Amino acid sequence: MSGPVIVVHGGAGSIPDSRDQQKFDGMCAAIRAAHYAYETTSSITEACQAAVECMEDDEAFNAGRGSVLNLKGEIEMEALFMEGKDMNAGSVTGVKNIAHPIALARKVMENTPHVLLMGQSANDFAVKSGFEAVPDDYLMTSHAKIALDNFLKSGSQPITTEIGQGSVGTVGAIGMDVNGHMVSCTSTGGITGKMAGRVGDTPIPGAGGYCNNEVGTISTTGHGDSIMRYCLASKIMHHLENGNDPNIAAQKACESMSSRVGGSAGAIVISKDGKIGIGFSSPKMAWAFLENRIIHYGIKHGQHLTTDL
Ligand SMILES: NC(=O)C[C@H](N)C(=O)O
Repeated sequence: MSGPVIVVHGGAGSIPDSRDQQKFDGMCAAIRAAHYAYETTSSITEACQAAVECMEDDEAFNAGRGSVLNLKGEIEMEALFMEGKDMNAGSVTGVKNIAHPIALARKVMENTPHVLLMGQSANDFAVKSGFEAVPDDYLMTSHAKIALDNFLKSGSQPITTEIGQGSVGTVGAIGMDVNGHMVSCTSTGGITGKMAGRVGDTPIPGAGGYCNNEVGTISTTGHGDSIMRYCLASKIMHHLENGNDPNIAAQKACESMSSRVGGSAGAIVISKDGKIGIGFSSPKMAWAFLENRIIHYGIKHGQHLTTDL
């Protein structure tokens, strides 16, 4: 392999066509950030973190700034960082007032004996780790407020549909370096109208993501309560272990999840031989990857666009 493999997603669900271009722009920026980080550090860990941080800063996505609101009108964010050489993992849930939950998940992975820290304790750990607090005003966008208002008026259950604007858009980045070392990163605000304290799939290894150099790396998105019940990332790993092509592994697992437990989902995958897989049972999933200095991207089933790095 001549270079690293880097794939990102910007969320699965029902996304109005008017939002497509923002997602494309944000994902292409994330791929460029990852490429720059890799060129300057030769680290796939830095590259994937840079991609996710770029999307956490972009209010077109439901992660970091732009995160959706729970029933109390608050932001509670979640993230998972995982490395494939020893399946080390770090994650956070229910964190508030930080710009980059993915960076905090990495600190949990590298600097604690644990996998998952929650709520105020995760925020206390952020302070100890030198993270600056950011105000609610920075994280909370008008899109997220409109989405909660529309959700409350509709009286429906929290799902991954853009009710109004801003509900979909969990972000993920997966990568493999030239030595076959793999990383998986996922970050989200969850789903609009979730109960306060609800934990979704994103921070759970085997659901929101997984990474094992001997098999592959995965980041998922979609209806988290369904993804957890189905252990979506773990199912995709099984399909890879059974020799399935990563595209088939991702598509098959998302469709089986939808027919078995309901909800819809999407996943990005890299297998240990560097092949990329993209699959979703939702109407749309924003995805992008880099190959030979060309960015490939799309959001609808069957769509495949390209642009220069
Ligand atoms: N859009 C998403 O991917 C939402 C996320 N999986 C959750 O349910 O928390």
